[in-house]
Amino acid sequence: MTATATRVLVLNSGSSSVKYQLLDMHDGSRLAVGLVERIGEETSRLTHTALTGDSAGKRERTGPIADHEAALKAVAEELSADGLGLDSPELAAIGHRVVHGGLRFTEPTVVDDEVLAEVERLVPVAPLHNPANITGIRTARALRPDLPQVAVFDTAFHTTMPESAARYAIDVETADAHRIRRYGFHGTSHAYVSRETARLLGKAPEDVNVIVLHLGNGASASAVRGGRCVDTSMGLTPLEGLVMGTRSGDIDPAVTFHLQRVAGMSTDEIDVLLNKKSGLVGLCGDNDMREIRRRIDEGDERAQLAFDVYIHRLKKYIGAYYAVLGRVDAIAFTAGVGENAAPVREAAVAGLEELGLALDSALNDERSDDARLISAPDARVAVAVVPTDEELEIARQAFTLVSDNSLD
Ligand SMILES: Nc1ncnc2c1ncn2[C@@H]1O[C@H](COP(=O)(O)OP(=O)(O)O)[C@@H](O)[C@H]1O
Ligand SMILES: CC(=O)OP(=O)(O)O
Ligand SMILES: [Mg+2]
Repeated sequence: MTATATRVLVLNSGSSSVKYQLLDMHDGSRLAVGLVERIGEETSRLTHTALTGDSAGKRERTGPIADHEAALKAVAEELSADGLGLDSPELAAIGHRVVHGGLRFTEPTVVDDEVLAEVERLVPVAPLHNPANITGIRTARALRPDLPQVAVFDTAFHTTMPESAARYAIDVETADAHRIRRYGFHGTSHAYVSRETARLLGKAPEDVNVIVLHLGNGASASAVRGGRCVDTSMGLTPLEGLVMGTRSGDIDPAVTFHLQRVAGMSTDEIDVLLNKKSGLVGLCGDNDMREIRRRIDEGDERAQLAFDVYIHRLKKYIGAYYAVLGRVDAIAFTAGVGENAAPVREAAVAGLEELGLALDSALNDERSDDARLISAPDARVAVAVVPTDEELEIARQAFTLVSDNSLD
């Protein structure tokens, strides 16, 4: 790495989307951001925003983008058009969000063939995510074989969980033979948001206990004691826990035997049912909280039911993690729903005054992109909205790793 190489391109490849940011770690500024949506459909869309130079501004491309490889090539073209192409000598690394790192990857890791093989081995436990992450890494490596590709794992932050939280109460030999345990996901977000929450309170992360509610399309809760994760709602895979856009979250595992024995469904059919046809979409046909709120305002009962089930589960996790932590300093809402849906935040903490939780409804309704407190001034527990920034966190970790390596 040359001394002038201070830029990091971050790729967050999801099952049907790629979010990306080009950052300059010299000052943490963003040079370009974008999103490729609906990959594999006829109506794919690439939204690219250059934040610097003559071509600064937003551009959009629509039309079919067949797969993640095509998506990344389109992203590379957009960056080149701004003079920010992948051939730039200023690029120090490409950082990749990798969802499942198993127990092995507890730190950001420079990807080589052996690392890639291990990420591939974990595909069965992150079938919606790891394949896209792998394609992202392979495509980026083909475009810039000389650059370090750094994987930052969703599971890493959760590796501090005590055995009592990570272990499922099933036969120990079977669990160990198949590495079945709670891994947890969205860790980069939980780490970033819990730290930012401490900062908002004017305290050191070591002195603060936080419940983080990451409510995006995928959703998870975590209990963070003094900066370390002690429990989280996702498990072996990102299916467990909260009600999500298309995933069921917690169910009685016997539902799966029942569907096999009584409804004659195959394992793959049940997998699709629970991962893609459940959650909000299964309950009411929509997975977007904006649409659900709109339907509720029109008196739609299915949308109301979906909302109520979503909130009930969320409340249960707030209560559970309150008990796990014993003392809670703050609850932080983050990601698409957590940052934007005031009615979700209001309903999730309603009736929890005895736990020291109360919102200031004017603050809760205010729109802002900044981290902020929304609790009533006399409430014992702070309630915060903290925009997550997985890309910045991935860039920081990737840059730190390659900078340290270059000093060796
Ligand atoms: N203004 C808004 N009001 C309510 N919900 C919103 C709003 N904007 C986004 N969302 C919700 O956020 C979700 C996407 O969250 P995001 O964190 O971007 O998810 P992911 O990273 O999993 O794709 C959408 O599906 C939608 O439900
Ligand atoms: C792990 C996970 O659920 O990620 P996402 O929310 O991006 O789907
Ligand atoms: Mg997300």
